[in-house]
Amino acid sequence: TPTSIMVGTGKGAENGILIKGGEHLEKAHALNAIVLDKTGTITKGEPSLTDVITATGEISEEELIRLVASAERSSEHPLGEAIVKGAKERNMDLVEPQNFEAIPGHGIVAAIEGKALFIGNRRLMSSENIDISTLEKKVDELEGEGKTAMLVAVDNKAVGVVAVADTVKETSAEAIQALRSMGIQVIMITGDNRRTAEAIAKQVGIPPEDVLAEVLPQDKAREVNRLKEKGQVVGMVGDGINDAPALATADVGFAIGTGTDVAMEAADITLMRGDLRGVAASIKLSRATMRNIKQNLFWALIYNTLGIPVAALGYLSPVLAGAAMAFSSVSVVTNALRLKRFDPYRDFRKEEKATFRLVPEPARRRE
Ligand SMILES: Nc1ncnc2c1ncn2[C@@H]1O[C@H](COP(=O)(O)OP(=O)(O)OP(=O)(O)O)[C@@H](O)[C@H]1O
Ligand SMILES: [Cu+]
Repeated sequence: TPTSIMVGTGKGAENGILIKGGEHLEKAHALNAIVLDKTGTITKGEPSLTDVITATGEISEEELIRLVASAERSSEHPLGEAIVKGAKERNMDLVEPQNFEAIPGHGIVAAIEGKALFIGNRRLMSSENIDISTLEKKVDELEGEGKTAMLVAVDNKAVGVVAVADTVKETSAEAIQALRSMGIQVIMITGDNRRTAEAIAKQVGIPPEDVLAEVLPQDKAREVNRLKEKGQVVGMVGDGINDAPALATADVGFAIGTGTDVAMEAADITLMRGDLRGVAASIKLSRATMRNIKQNLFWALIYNTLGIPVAALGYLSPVLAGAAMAFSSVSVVTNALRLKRFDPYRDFRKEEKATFRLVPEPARRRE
């Protein structure tokens, strides 16, 4: 019934849920697994530099920040931006790297003042055969706090660690709780290391077994596919360029409206409010729409099953038959219009009244 879909899609738009086509609204009711990107989706995606640790005697803290931030100047990664911002706040003079290369899912390599710099995760250090044993304990500790710790090596020697922290969105925990209570499995996916990922997951109520960590950017789509192959109907929620293939692979892709244009193009539904409650609201709207369609089918069936025998027995005058048919379509439309009163955010509003929080926040765009 196109009327119900039309009303449902309009209802979505009214609530900041932009649906690219009726079929996506239809499909969303069946979702039973939702994969959430960590950075920028569960968290705010505004990381800041929190810790600078030097291996004893190797280098001063100032020099470490200066070198690392100079290298990260060429990086477009949010982690790099956070480090540069942190250095600027400390009034450091940065230099231009002579050479720069980003290694997706690992970190960066740069040449600065004749020194070779490697900045990144354990995987990067081990692929370069750099011994990190003196710093490992510190890294574990930072990760346990939910921070992203990046190891720094100068000329193949580990000299320090810089850590960056991001905070979870205020609405993430309640949205994830709502999804779980709707019978949907909620999974976190991230390129970040397992310890950090689990610490963040814990803050929003996702158990460790539902955390997919250390997933390379190009492998996110494959993880979504793997769930689909297990028979799950999978939704993917993301904000970044590297989420785009996974968004396209999922049965329904949701883009965070404050994220990148690339993610929005790849997604089926864009959440203008920029938070995860929109995912639960979308699925509720989809379920209400499908219910509405079934009701319409039911009424159409009733009219027909009553009408046909009556007509066959010759009791149905043409006038009456016409009237019944008209009434049947009117009742379908009226029922579809009932959907107009549906509020996909109702349950969240209830809770908000209790906590005096204002809703909805207008979406803020990030470039
Ligand atoms: N510019 C960079 N500087 C230092 N380390 C980096 C940089 N880019 C990536 N890394 C390292 O590689 C890891 C994986 O990066 P990736 O971009 O795949 O995921 P992420 O941004 O950490 O998380 P998410 O997948 O949630 O967005 C990072 O956690 C970090 O340790
Ligand atoms: Cu992200």
